[in-house]
Amino acid sequence: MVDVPTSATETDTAESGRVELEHERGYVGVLYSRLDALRAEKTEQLAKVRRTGAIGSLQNQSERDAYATMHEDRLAQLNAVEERLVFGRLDLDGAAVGDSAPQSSADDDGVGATRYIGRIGLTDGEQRRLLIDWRAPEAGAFYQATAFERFNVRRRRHLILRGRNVVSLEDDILDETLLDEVEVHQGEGALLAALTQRRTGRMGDIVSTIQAEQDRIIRTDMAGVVVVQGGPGTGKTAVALHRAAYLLYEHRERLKSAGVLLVGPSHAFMRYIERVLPSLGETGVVMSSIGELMPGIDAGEETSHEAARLKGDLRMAEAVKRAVANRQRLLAEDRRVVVEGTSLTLTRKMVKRARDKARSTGKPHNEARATFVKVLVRELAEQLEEHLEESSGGGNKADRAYLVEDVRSSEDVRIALNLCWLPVTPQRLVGELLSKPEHLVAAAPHLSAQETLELLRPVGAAWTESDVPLLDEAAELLGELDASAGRAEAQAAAQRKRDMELAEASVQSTDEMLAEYGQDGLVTAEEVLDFNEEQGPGYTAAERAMADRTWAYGHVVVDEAQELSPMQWRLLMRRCPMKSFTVVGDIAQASSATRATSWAAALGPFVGERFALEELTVNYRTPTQIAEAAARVAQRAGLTVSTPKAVREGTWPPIVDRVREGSVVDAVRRVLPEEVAASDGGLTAVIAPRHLVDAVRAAAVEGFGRRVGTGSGGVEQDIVVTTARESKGLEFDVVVLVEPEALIAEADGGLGGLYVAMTRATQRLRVLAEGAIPDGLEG
Ligand SMILES: Nc1ncnc2c1ncn2[C@@H]1O[C@H](COP(=O)(O)OP(=O)(O)OP(=O)(O)O)[C@@H](O)[C@H]1O
Repeated sequence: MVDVPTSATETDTAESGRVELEHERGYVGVLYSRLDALRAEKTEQLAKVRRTGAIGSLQNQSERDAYATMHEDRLAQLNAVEERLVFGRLDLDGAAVGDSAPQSSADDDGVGATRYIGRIGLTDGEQRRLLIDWRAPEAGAFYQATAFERFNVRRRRHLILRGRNVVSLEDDILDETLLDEVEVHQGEGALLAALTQRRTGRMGDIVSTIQAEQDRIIRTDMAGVVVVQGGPGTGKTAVALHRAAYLLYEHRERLKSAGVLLVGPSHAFMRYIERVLPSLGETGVVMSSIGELMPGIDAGEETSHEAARLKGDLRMAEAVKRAVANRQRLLAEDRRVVVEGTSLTLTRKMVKRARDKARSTGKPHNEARATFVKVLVRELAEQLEEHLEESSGGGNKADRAYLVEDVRSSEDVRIALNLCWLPVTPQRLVGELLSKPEHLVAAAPHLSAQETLELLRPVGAAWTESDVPLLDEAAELLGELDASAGRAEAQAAAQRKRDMELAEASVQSTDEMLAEYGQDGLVTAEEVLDFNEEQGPGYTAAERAMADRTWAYGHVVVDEAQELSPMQWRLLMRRCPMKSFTVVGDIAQASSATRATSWAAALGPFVGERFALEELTVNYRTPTQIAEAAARVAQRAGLTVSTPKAVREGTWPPIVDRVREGSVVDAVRRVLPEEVAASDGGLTAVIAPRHLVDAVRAAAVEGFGRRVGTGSGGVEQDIVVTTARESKGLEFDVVVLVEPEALIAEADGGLGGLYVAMTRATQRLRVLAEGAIPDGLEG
């Protein structure tokens, strides 16, 4: 259907509308043809490279795979931008705006140019720019230009596509003299159209409707820490994701090797956002929930508020340090060890000397152990030598190397040295710290007896999110378990040098061969090597970064950052020594035990005052009626939240049902069909306190069976039963909120959880309460 104006008052513009629409369809057709041609080209190149393996011209299979990966990546990017490839057009000063002939934006000074803005940049065979990447500087005006500050823009046009077809146009005339020259084409507004779409359970990109205040933040310089504070639904997550894509475009070379890490609050949230960056043509970002930041550990929620608070305290870093130092023990008394039938004495003094020497290397525990062992083995070998010389009357000179070997292989010596300085894994150290009272008391004297009890847990208990920074701290202080790791590193460096020489030699022959096949672009030896290395173990750079705890990222994006504990911040700071961060969150939504009370308090210990604070002020998600109710509840409870500016008014005020005590689950059963119907094919969430979630889910399943989802897989379903915590960052057309009083209670009286739950709704909010109704909810 062609969405051109057809009402009586707009009839005059209808014809011109059709002409314009046809013109844009023509141009968009050209762009898709170019996209198809590029895809075909890449597919062909990929096939050729794969075939070369069989021909055998390439040096080895990994090289062939490296080229294949390059082409696959580009092909994946070209495939990812199919939907809404182009979405905007700018007519700049001097442009023949009324002209309906397709134009490209060939002239770089922008004067008289028409620019088409889209997901990627495209050029034609003569390198003329057909489409400008939304992240390019020339595209900035599309998002920033206003009638007051035009940036040479006369007209901004949104092209609304369905599939490959342009179905309507939206014009913003910024140069009012243009009003005399052209017809203005307007529908309900591109932004409003985007906002009123049914939710799908997956976040989409907002690339065609980024607002000026969002765009400014997205394009902020990469250096340093940028904090984006904003109320619910102000687009913080959207901005964070688009900023990651922008930085990857702007600093491609630097970030290609170092990578970008994106951290979110939960599995469910990561699944919710996981498609946004690929849709922007970016696949290399490492995405991790806060519980997955330690490779090999998938930590769950910390349900004890007190334990979370204590483990999040920076003093725990000191406790872990002490726990490691406590693993470097002195002897209670001198100890006899037998080597090859000779009795030697390991004295307390010797152990102390060796420990001092090992500690002075500054190496982590497991690596410094080598020094500890070496010093003592040498001293024991000297003792052994003296004994042997004495017993032989000084006649025989023993070979020192043999003696050292004798000492090293003695069972007695091994036991004695291990007693003093045992290699240990982070899991073991932290596990014992949290399950053995004597370990905890010795390492954390700052804890009261009551606090010590709060922290203690059974041996082998599952890891929680607040354990992760402790494990990371321990890993940092313990180092590699394998004492030969240093040697391995040196060997790897030497190997890389050899590989590099090989790659250089092979690039030449490869180039020649590729030229034969008409391949584009030069490839450096380094590129080949990088790709080979990626290919080696069959992992991408992102996967390698994810598996490597010590990986130093080029940039880190942290979402829902208000929840992080100081220990979690400490871990994240370690992941990016350059301290290049985008931190987004809302202090008022904080609900964890370790929540921040201000950004200065959260970041101060790590960057002092060196962070830039930006604010987002418009709520794009929640309609006014619901947003105001949520803000009222928060304000009456003493939280500082600004009155939201919501983009949409909304159809329904929040509905509050008081129900008989003990009947709230029945109430869910009763109202759910009505609410699902109201969602009109969209998403419905039932957000319940933790202790009621199972019962509520069972009630929902009775009525809706397999349509009901839960946990991180829940976002696939159209009815989701979840906790306030799991709903963080998500959104649904309809929200049924169960027992608000209990949501407050489970957050230790904090209002953040309730505030989060109320602001997840894009259309309708229904509250079911058998207990007290929070002040402000009903007006
Ligand atoms: N410029 C925009 N154009 C279209 N949609 C937008 C825009 N900005 C935000 N949105 C939409 O508004 C909704 C809320 O955005 P987002 O989840 O990023 O907000 P948030 O500030 O992170 O929210 P919260 O803190 O409550 O989780 C999303 O559906 C997002 O796609």
